[in-house]
Amino acid sequence: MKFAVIVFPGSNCDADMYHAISDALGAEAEYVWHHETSLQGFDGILLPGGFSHGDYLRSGAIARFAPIMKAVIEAAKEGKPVLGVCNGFQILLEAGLLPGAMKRNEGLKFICRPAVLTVENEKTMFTAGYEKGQEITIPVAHGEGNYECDDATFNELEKNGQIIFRYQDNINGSRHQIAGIMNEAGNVLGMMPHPERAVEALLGSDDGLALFQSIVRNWRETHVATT
Ligand SMILES: NC(=O)CC[C@H](N)C(=O)O
Repeated sequence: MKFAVIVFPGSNCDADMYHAISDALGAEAEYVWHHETSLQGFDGILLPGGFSHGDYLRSGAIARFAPIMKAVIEAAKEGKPVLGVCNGFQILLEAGLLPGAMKRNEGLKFICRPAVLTVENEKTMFTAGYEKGQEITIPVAHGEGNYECDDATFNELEKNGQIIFRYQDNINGSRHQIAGIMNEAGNVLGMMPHPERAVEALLGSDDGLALFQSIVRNWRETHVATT
């Protein structure tokens, strides 16, 4: 399985994502610059964290117009796994691949620390390696992670099992402590915490590794014929 790590001007977690995929997970990864227009040959798409275009206007608001985003939307429509972490999540929201929006953190401070998350839905291609209700420790690092959506959207997310991760403590003011959501089709996940920074014990936690392993396992089950 081959992953694309999309790089925007201002991305700063692209190398962490690349390391998580190629060294911790042992899969193939390649950087793809935002000016590219094709994602042919890639099986999974990763939008890493950072400050694309300096977070000007709103985080992700400029990046979503990057030439590569047409290909990201196309890949999402084709059912390929698309994971947006932190700024990647913000870009997915701005691109309309996920519902809702991000506000500045309650308290208006940048938060950078490990956070305990609860796995709300383990029946997805991203979370099959976890158990329902499992508590995992994944670092957060954001200033604009206060997830907001209207009542109708929230009810839909809840009803369809699209809320994937919740913060144990409401660290940033997010509606119902939402830390990560998925699209209805189940192949696009956005999350503010950084699983790529929690893939080996040396980093303080390896709780993020199962997320990447789940994606690969699902891909193998659906794409690799067994005899
Ligand atoms: N680590 C990141 O991706 C930072 C996300 C974003 N630019 C924010 O501060 O909200």
